[in-house]
Amino acid sequence: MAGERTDVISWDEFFMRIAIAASLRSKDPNTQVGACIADTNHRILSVGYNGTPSALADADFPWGTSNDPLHDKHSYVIHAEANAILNYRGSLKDMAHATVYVTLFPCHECAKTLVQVGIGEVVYLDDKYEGTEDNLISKHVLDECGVTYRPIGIDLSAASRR
Ligand SMILES: O=c1[nH]c(=O)n([C@H]2C[C@H](O)[C@@H](COP(=O)(O)O)O2)cc1CO
Ligand SMILES: [Zn+2]
Repeated sequence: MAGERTDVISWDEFFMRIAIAASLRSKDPNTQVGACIADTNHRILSVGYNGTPSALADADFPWGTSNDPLHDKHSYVIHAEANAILNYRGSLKDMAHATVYVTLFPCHECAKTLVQVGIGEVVYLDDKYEGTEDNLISKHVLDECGVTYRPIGIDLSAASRR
């Protein structure tokens, strides 16, 4: 009689893979970000990726950057973490002590929002803006507010196991 499979992926890997899948929906040509929020019972609460406000026509959106904020994507895009929170249809009380899995370390605006909604932990894949002013502020906010954060690595080649 066959025993149960033991080489299953961990919860961390499962939720991060969901975040990675969400990032694949992003139309940002430079940085695609995905976020997956899981509660303390390992239930997925919500998922999001960086994208345009839904009423803006994708085709008219300035996906480039510019010295003129009017023509810079950063002025308009909704971040993955914010979209994950905004996409949730339940009570925000459910987010208390939840973990957010993000493919990129949250910016300081997202860090504040995650704190305010009660997120307890940030798990991230990449921290490509490490050391920038925004990144340092973000970590300061998380540190001061008692939100822990840790990186994880994912062996994406494991996807070819089946
Ligand atoms: O926390 C974040 N969440 C998030 O969704 N983003 C998005 C906003 C932009 O669409 C993109 C960053 O673009 P860029 O790397 O070209 O500056 O990533 C960026 C951050 C942090 O930098
Ligand atoms: Zn952000």
